[in-house]
Amino acid sequence: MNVLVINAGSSSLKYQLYNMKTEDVLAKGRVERIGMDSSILTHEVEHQPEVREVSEILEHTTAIKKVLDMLTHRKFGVLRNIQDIQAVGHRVVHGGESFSQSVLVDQEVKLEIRKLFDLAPLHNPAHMMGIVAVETNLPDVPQAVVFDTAFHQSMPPSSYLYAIPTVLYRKHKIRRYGFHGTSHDYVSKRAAEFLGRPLEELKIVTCHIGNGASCAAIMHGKSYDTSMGMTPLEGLMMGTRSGDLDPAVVPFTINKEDLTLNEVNSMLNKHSGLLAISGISSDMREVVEAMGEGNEKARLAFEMYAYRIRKYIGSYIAAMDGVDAIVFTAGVGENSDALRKEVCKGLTFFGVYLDGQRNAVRSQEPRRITTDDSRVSVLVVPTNEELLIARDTFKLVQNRSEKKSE
Ligand SMILES: Nc1ncnc2c1ncn2[C@@H]1O[C@H](COP(=O)(O)OP(=O)(O)O)[C@@H](O)[C@H]1O
Ligand SMILES: CC(=O)OP(=O)(O)O
Ligand SMILES: [Mg+2]
Repeated sequence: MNVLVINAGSSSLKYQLYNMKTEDVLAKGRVERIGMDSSILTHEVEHQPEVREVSEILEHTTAIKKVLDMLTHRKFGVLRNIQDIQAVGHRVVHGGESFSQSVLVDQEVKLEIRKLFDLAPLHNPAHMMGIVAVETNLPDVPQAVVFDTAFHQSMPPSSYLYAIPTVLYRKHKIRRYGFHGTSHDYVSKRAAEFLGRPLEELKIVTCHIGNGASCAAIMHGKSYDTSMGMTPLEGLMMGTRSGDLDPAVVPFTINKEDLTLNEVNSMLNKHSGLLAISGISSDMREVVEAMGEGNEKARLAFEMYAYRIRKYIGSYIAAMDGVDAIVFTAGVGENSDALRKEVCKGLTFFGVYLDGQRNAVRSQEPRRITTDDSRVSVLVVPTNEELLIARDTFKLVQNRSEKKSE
């Protein structure tokens, strides 16, 4: 079975086509600048040069059509025709309390995702456009949705409630949900495999440090707490997001700077974090480079970013009354040995000792970066959210076919 995985954003759409027999990626790519002039489709097939096509793509239905044309293209394609796609899996950021696992798309599921637009205005409407675009282009193909929040539905109320009047939770579902669940789930399982121990016995802190960043306390295979909250703004300092701050900053800033609520929201989501403190970039590579050239603001941004991660790791060790492994993943977590070193240098009290040489190794495989006598193992485990989405989609579609034939 071939499964197409889609991660639709408001102006972009990423895709990967999997052959589920081998779990090989047959092709992958992205459409950027949807709805703007000169949209770009970038398409990659292993061992072949990347293809870039510039055209006008005004909405997601056209974007999907272009992707399908590319996948079946005489020269650049990997499929004879679009009937060779047997299922489509979507990343959906917010599943609220309605979804604790992946599901096949039907009218009811679409309605639930629409109800959650309020809670994830940047993400869920875009995902819905992706789902509808696939329906239009591939009307008979089953679709599944895999939620960032689902894995964290196991959190206890003491982790997910805010200490505000509970009527707000009852009326509006204001609570902490957590995100990047697909990644935290995937890397914690890979970590247990790597350690050769049952996941059910382990206490793990996973650190997904990419553009968006979050830590999770994974106790015996289940999410016990995580740093993102009702939206992906809470918790760690990120590329452009502030992470935790005193909520009183919001009304205070509105008054002092004569800003609107929307402007403050945009400031906290798009103009804060690494970008604001370094004054250089939201990209950790550029911040590290500037720091190497002696830029003090870049150093402060880097230190603050690492300090937050260290504080969350420490608090999750306390929350779980111990830890067996700490896992780094995603763009920064997998690639920046400087960041991992900065985070771990304050964890020696817990028995965490990094090995400089191991930390510097670059690889696509899970690896240990602590010394042999370090009490806690620190691992780098490359994440693969798309593979998990493809697997869930495959399983759901297979189960449905089995039920039908019974
Ligand atoms: N070699 C590297 N050193 C430091 N940071 C890196 C490196 N490679 C990638 N990154 C960081 O990874 C981030 C992207 O992470 P990623 O997980 O791909 O994010 P997303 O999926 O949210 O777009 C970039 O913003 C960049 O800062
Ligand atoms: C939920 C979230 O923050 O996603 P991303 O890391 O893709 O921005
Ligand atoms: Mg990501």
